[in-house]
Amino acid sequence: MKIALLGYGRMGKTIEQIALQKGHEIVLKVDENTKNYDITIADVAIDFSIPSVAFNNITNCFKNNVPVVSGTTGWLAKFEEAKTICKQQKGAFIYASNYSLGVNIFFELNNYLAKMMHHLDDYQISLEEIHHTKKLDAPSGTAITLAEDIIKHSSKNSWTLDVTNNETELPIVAKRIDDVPGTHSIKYKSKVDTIDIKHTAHNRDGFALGAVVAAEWLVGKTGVFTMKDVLGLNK
Ligand SMILES: NC(=O)C1=CN([C@@H]2O[C@H](COP(=O)(O)OP(=O)(O)OC[C@H]3O[C@@H](n4cnc5c(N)ncnc54)[C@H](OP(=O)(O)O)[C@@H]3O)[C@@H](O)[C@H]2O)C=CC1
Ligand SMILES: O=C(O)C1=N[C@H](C(=O)O)C[C@H](O)C1
Repeated sequence: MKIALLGYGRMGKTIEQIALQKGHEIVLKVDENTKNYDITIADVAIDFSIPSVAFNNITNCFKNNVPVVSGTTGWLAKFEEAKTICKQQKGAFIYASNYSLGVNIFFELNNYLAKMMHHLDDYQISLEEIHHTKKLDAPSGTAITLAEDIIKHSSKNSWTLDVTNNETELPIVAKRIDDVPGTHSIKYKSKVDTIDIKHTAHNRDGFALGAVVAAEWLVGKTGVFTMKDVLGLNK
C-alpha cells in the first residue's frame, strides 16, 4: 500500500516504522513546512497532525478520493461536518481517539463496568489521564471517549476538567508528566471500597499498529467507520 503521512511527528515517525515492517511504502510525509502536495499519489492517508489542521487534511482527502484514517485529537467540534463531507464525496474515513487494541478492549470494559455501576449511587466516579508534556490538548481524546461512554450509562450528563461538587458532572483530571505515552484510569470509590480500571501504554507502537491495520482495512471501502468496525466489535 502507498501511504501518505499527514503529520510527521512522534506518531507519524512511529507509523512509518510499523508500515515499512509490514511491507508498505511511504509516498508522502507532510509536516508544517510542506507547502503543496499531491495526495492522489497515495492509496491511503494517515493523519496524526495537530488540531488546527486536521479538518482540512481530512476533507482534502475526501475531495481527492483518497481513504483517510485520522487519529488527531482536539478537533472534534468539526467532526460532524467532516462526516457529512465524507458522505457527500463518497469518501472513506475512520476516526478513533485511540487506535491501540488494548485501549479498544478497555473501551469495552469501561462500557460494561459503567452499565453495572448504573444504579450503585454510593460510588463516586472519576477519570484520570496522564500524558507527556508536549501534548497540545486536554483532556485527551481517549479520556473524552471514556467519559462519553460513562455518561451514556450513568446519572452524569457532562464531564469537566474542574474540581466539582455537582453530582451531574464527571470530573476528569489531566496530568502532564515527562514522556508518558498515555495512561487512562477510571475509579469508582465508595466509603467501603474502590474499583479501579487502568490502561497504560508503554510506548506508541500499539497506536501506530492499530492505525496501519485500520488503513489496510479501509482501502476499497466507502463510508464512515470506527475501530469497532475494524476489530469486528460491532457484531
Ligand atoms: N488516536 C490515537 O491512537 C493517537 C492519537 N494521537 C494524536 O495524534 C496527534 C499527533 O500526535 P504526535 O505525533 O504526538 O504530535 P507531534 O506534535 O509529534 O506531531 C504533529 C505533526 O503534525 C505536523 N503538522 C503541523 N502542521 C501541519 C499541517 N498543516 N499539515 C500536516 N501536518 C502538520 C507537525 O509538523 P512539524 O513537525 O513541522 O511541527 C508534526 O509533524 C495528536 O493530536 C495526538 O493527540 C497520538 C497518539 C495516539
Ligand atoms: O497525544 C498523545 O500522545 C495521545 N493522544 C491520544 C489522546 O488524546 O487520547 C491517544 C493517546 O493517549 C496518546
